Amino acid sequence: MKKVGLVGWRGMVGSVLMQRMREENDFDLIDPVFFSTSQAGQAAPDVGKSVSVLQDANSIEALKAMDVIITCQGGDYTKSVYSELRATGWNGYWIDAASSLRMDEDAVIVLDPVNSKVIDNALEQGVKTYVGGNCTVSLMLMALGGLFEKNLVEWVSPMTYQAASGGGARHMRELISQMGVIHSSVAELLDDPASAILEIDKTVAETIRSDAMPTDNFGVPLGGSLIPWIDSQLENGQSREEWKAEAETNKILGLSEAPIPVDGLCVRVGAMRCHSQAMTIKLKQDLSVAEIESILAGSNDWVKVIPNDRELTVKELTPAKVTGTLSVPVGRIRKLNMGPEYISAFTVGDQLLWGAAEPLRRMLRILLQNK
Ligand SMILES: NC(=O)C1=CN([C@@H]2O[C@H](COP(=O)(O)OP(=O)(O)OC[C@H]3O[C@@H](n4cnc5c(N)ncnc54)[C@H](OP(=O)(O)O)[C@@H]3O)[C@@H](O)[C@H]2O)C=CC1
Ligand SMILES: N[C@@H](CC(=O)OP(=O)(O)O)C(=O)O
Repeated sequence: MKKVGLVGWRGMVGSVLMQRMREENDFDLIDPVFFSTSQAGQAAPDVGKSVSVLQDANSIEALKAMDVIITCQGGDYTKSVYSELRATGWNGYWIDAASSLRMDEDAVIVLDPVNSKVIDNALEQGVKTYVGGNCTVSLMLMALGGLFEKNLVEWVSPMTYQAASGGGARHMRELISQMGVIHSSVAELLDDPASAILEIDKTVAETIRSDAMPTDNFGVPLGGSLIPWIDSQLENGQSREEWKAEAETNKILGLSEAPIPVDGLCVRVGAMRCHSQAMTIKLKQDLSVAEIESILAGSNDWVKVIPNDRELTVKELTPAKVTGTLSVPVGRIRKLNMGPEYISAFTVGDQLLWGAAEPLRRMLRILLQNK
C-alpha cells in the first residue's frame, strides 16, 4: 500500500477532506501517516486502522518516507518545505490545496470531472505535483464545463458572491458574531410589533458602523454589508482573486496558448461556505436555451440544471440549499438583450467541497488506480 502523508488535516479544508475520505473509504486503500506542524508526537485521528502518532510536518526526513503527500496546510507551509523536499531527490506525488504552486510549469491544476485528459497526460509525462484550483474557478468550471469542452465559449464575465469560509474558519466565526451583534442591538425593538422600522434600521446602521462589530479578520463589517474586494491588489486594478479566474481556467483546460478571456469582479458576501457566481457568457454560436441546458447537464455527474423558473430558482439555486453537498446547480440561463450569443447563468457550489477538498481526494484515487 502507498504511504500517504496527510498535512493540514485538522484545519478547516483538511477536516472536510478527512470527512470525505472517511465517507468514500479512501483510508482502506492507503497507509496513512498524519503530520502536524504543532502537535508532533500526539495521537493521530481515528480512521479505523492503526496509525502512528503525529509526525513532524517540518521534518524533511519524515516527509521523504512518503509515496504521496497531501497538504491542506497552506501556502506558507508549501513554500517552506516543498523545494527543500524536492531538492533531496524525493520523487513522490505532492497534492496541494494551496495556491503557491498552481502556476508552476511543473504543476497541474486538478479538477478531474473537467480536465481528466490534462491529468492523464501529465501522469504519462511523469508530472509529480498536482494542485487544487481556486474555489471560484473550480466551481465555475464544474457548472460550465460542458460549454468549454465543446469550445463554445468566446468569453465569460463571472461576478461572484463569495462566502466567509474562503477566508478560513475564523472568518466564518466572525461573520456569525457580527450577525449576533446586529441582532442584539435591536432585539427589544424586534420583539415589539409596534416599534418603528426606521428606528430599527437606524440602530442597525449605527451598530454596523460602530466598534461593537468584531472586524479583526475581515477588517470591515461583512454581516449586513458586503466587501467588493477579495485577496490582494494588483497593479492593473484587478484583485488577485479576479486575476486567478482567467489564469487558472485556461491552465485547467490546457488552453494557455490561446486563452479564453475570463474576467469579472469578486465580492465577499455573508454566506457561510457556498460561493455563488452570476455569469455573462458570450458564446461562439447562437444556441437555443434548451441546447445550452442539455450541454451543461451532460458534462458531469454533479452539475444540475435548474430551469429558469422563479419557484424552482429560489428553492434550488441558493447557498442555503447547496451547503454541505457536492451538487453544483446552475440556472437563470436565458438570452440577454445584447444579442443571441449572449447568455446569463447563475451557479452555486460548496467552496470547501468541490472548491477545495474533493479534487484532492479524487486525485489521490486517480494515482492509486494508475499504479
Ligand atoms: N479556506 C479555503 O476556502 C481554502 C483554503 N485553501 C488552502 O488551504 C489552506 C488551509 O486553509 P484552512 O483549512 O482554512 O486553514 P486552517 O487555519 O483551518 O488550518 C490550517 C492549520 O492550522 C493549524 N491549527 C492551529 N490551530 C488549530 C485549531 N484550533 N484547529 C485546527 N487547526 C489548527 C493546523 O495545523 P497543525 O496541525 O500543523 O498545527 C491546521 O492544519 C489555506 O491556506 C489555503 O492555502 C484552498 C482552497 C480553499
Ligand atoms: N480566495 C478564496 C479562498 C482560497 O483559499 O483561494 P485560493 O485557494 O485560490 O488561495 C476566497 O477567499 O474565497
